Amino acid sequence: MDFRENATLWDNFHLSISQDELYGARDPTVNRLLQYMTTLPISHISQKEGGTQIKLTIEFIDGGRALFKPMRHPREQQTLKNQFYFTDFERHNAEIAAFHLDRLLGFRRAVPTMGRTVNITRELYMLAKGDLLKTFFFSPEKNHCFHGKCSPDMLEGSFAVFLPGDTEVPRVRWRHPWRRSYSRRRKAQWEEDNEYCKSVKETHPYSEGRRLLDIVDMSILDFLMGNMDRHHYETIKMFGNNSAPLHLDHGRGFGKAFHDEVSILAPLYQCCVLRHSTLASLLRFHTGPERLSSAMLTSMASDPLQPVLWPPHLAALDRRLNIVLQRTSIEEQRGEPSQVRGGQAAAACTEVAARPRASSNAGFEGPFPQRPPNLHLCQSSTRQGCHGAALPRRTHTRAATIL
Ligand SMILES: Nc1ncnc2c1ncn2[C@@H]1O[C@H](COP(=O)(O)OP(=O)(O)OP(=O)(O)O)[C@@H](O)[C@H]1O
Ligand SMILES: [Mn+2]
Repeated sequence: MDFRENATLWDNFHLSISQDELYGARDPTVNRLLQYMTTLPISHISQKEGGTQIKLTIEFIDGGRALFKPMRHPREQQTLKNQFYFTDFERHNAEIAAFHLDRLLGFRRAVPTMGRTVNITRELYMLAKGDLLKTFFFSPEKNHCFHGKCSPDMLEGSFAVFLPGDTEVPRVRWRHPWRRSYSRRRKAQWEEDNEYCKSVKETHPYSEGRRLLDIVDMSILDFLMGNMDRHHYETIKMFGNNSAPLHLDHGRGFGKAFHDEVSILAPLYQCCVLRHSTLASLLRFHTGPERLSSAMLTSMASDPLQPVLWPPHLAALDRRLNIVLQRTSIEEQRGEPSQVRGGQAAAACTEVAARPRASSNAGFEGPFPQRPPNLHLCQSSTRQGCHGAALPRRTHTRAATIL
């Protein structure tokens, strides 16, 4: 393989990053880069500071870089019942699956990520220096160990293509408005206040432009994979406030395959807004012919660590997609809103024709295969927004908007 020829793939990826997305829908660079990374020799490794779990910055022989998160647990290991979302272990396969899910939903805001097996001795230990070197030890069998995993076993990990350096292309870090409390006792305001979105909508940068719709998109992505760990998000500074947030850090997704954490959808059911192109993607997987689970399987089939997901997580995707549509009530008019688990009432909806608005949709206009004759949009018979009340059929107080 000629590394000089391929070296431009890294540049191509960086050059493709725009205000609206990290890469284009039809850009072949991402797949090529992922394929290329599967065998590319590693030349340097160092520990990446920050965060709670071990991650390495990987440098390849052509100068390309990736963020490596090692496998900690087998795929089928579920989040423990008494584990809080913020103490849950991270999963390398969740990082890989999240990239594919984000891409299939048409967001293209997650960093291209693939899985690869590395040889602990040859590809990590031999390249480690300083403090990182001290984290290696020998097992009684005289095998090299790295964070609990010992060679000669190979170590699986996720490799996420590096974004441009933070000094050349600075990013802005934002506190997520629907951040959880990260306390074992306290609840966040949004969990108790049905009017919460009203104040968010009045606050910069959610009061104008695309950002609130992006937060709703992110909540749908997170709900589908069960990720409750969205405390902050980042944007690229030079693109300004009307740019797409990056979908980073999905290590805590795909933890519980048999529980659907509907509260992750709070931005959707409390604000009652949804981007038209997102709705189109969801409907496409809902009406078929291909379900989300099967599209995910196909997309992830080329990953060296396939099968990336434990099958119950695939089934969960289809089940949760229906739940998202029920929350938006796109599916069909139902008399009663279904109850959200945990006693919270769901968003209720009424019939409104969809009016796609190009302006707020710029750059994310997906194909809309078959516009449903009537979209049932989220609304409430109380004055509490879409959230919090059991509603009679066809009330018309406030219709949430598909933008
Ligand atoms: N592909 C990437 N390229 C460059 N920087 C990245 C990339 N992915 C993540 N980062 C940076 O590294 C930081 C840590 O990554 P990440 O959040 O995935 O790790 P973490 O251990 O889960 O952190 P935390 O415990 O803070 O949630 C991120 O805030 C981000 O700024
Ligand atoms: Mn994290």
